[in-house]
Amino acid sequence: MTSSTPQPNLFNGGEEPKDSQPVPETSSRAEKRQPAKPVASNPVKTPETPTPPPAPDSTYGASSIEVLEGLEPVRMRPGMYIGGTDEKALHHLFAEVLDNAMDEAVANHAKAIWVELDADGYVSVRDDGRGIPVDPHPKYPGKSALEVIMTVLHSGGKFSGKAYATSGGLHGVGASVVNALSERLEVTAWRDGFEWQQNFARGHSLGPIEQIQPSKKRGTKMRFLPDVEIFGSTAHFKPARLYRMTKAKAYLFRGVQIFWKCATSQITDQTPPEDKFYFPNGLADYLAERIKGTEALTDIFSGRVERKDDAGAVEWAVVWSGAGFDDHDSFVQSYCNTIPTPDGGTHEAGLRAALTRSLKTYAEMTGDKRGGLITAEDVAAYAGIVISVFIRNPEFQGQTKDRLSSSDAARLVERALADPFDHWLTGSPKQAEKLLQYIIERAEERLKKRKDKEVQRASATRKLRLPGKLADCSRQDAIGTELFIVEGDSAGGSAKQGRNRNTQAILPLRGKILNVASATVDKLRQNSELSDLGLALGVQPGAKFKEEDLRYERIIIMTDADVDGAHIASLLITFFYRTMPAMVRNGNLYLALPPLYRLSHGKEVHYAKDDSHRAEILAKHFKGKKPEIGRFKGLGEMMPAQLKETTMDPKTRTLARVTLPHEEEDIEDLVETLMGRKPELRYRYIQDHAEFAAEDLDV
Ligand SMILES: Nc1ncnc2c1ncn2[C@@H]1O[C@H](COP(=O)(O)OP(=O)(O)OP(=O)(O)O)[C@@H](O)[C@H]1O
Repeated sequence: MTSSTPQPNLFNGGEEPKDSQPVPETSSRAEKRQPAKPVASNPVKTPETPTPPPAPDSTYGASSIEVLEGLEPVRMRPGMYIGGTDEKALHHLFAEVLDNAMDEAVANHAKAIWVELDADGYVSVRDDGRGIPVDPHPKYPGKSALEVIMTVLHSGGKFSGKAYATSGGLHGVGASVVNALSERLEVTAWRDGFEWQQNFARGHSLGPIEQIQPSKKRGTKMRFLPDVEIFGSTAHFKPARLYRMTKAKAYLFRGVQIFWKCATSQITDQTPPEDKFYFPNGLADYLAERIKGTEALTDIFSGRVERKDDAGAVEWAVVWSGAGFDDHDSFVQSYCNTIPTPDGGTHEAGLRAALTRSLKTYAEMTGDKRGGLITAEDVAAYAGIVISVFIRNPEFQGQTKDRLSSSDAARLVERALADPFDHWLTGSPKQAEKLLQYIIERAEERLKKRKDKEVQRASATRKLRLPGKLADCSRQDAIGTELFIVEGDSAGGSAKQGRNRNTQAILPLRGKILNVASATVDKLRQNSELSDLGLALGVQPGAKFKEEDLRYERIIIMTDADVDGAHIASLLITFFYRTMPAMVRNGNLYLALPPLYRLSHGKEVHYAKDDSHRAEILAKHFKGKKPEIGRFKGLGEMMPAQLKETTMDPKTRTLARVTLPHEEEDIEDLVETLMGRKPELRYRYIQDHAEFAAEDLDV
């Protein structure tokens, strides 16, 4: 599960606070409530006495309010900082350290980086940049700047843009988070004519910074071993994964050479023990290697534009293939300040817009009227795209920076690509013509499919018996339509009012559905909630699911952002996985991501999806202010307009797509373990994976 999927609120163990219990009356209170006068034989009804206020809870006072000091919060809640404690999170530690070295390179202070995985499991990253400052920090007497960087959250040189222009680092927490989550971490800095060293364990320094020896070298080295207490005793760095991450970085900045070394005892696969990465043609080199062996329809269109006004830089490489790449029809890889953004964002949108506009203009120029049919979807359908932007003050979603949200990135990319792509098209008319015809064919194919579906859905709708609870959408064609499966009737009511009637249908579910993984076939057949669900999706009772029957393009599970909601969502995912796996495999199933908090101050309102997002918003939008913070108890509590804005409207919401890992046997085992009938399997799994059990579902 991605870090953005609905998760229990970790701060209170996922539990809503219990309502206070009525307090038993004490005798003295009971006495006071006696009527003052003797009761008359025909008593007049006196107004009801209000329930006494709950007695003060003497155990809940100032002493119950804990303040986590230093790096303690990171060790208590690692998920907030690195998205979990699984293998991905473990390797994220390495990414944080490598990103710091890359930032030195991108700022033109370092030319080389050395990455080493040692025999004892430590990984080290060294650069020949300026070296972390070691002089005493003015705000923390007795501590070097290096120690402050390593032990104080939100300390760093990347806030003002003076020491770094376009950096991947933003929040000033990466190095201290790695330190907090490492059993041991050693920092060496070479600067001011000396070699300096300071060592740490689990976020604490093991002694003051030491001047080791005079040295003419420059740079920084961080060597660390992730903490078994956090990641478990079997967790360790995977050479192939580190190698891939390291190599990918080198493509992103042509001004850097990266040297790779790995102790042979660590190598369990094809990873080479030594390598050097240097790619003078940057992303074009990467794309050429990535598509080696596939039949390309066009040459690679690549380039780099640096804005003179210091507003940033863009580098890209795009190629179209007639037959798709490996097992994918298309792919997009995007980066901002060398940080991968797997969930895309504004830079990707800007690129698609630029390519589409130029192709349409080219079609117009050559008199091809069908150019009007082309959409960004057709342009990207059989393309391999790599895009990297360098901008000041980028805005991401979350500390793991998976999606770029800066709107200036879209403008920057769109402007940067417009002229070069126009020139590329007019520069080789034969190739441009081939590409244009190919993309127009894709557009026509898309429209034909849409028509076919329109007919199918119209006739299917006429024949189908639909469940009474379903508020269907009015569009006949399945393309562009969505079914929201909503927890509870009251949330269903808000959703009905907040939806777009044309494209969004609502099906409210009452409570938890039957657990498909442990129910008998007979029980399944008799279950009306499940057969309603099947009917709404287009599956006739007793019939097997066929992909073309699907009545909506997206099926969106919308449950409360709490433990119960997560449970209902997992039951539904299991149901879909078991009864219509093709639908899940095709990527039609999504999770809505309702916010957990509303933060407001005057007219400024922001919504946060979880605690880390809340902390981010507080730091970014409400510095020095005291906003009102409300926690939504459930979807039903939201006003229809709020639900629309935060969770349903495609322009403003975020959805998480449910995906399946490649090895189907793994997921079959996992479903059986988590949802099946044997509690002992589940118990063992939970013991092994603690609170992040759901992550392996790769949702
Ligand atoms: N290899 C390095 N060379 C020079 N300075 C460094 C290096 N690594 C870290 N620093 C300094 O330490 C500061 C803190 O680093 P840290 O990784 O904690 O945060 P960040 O990179 O500023 O932001 P983020 O938390 O988003 O990664 C950096 O801003 C930089 O000033």
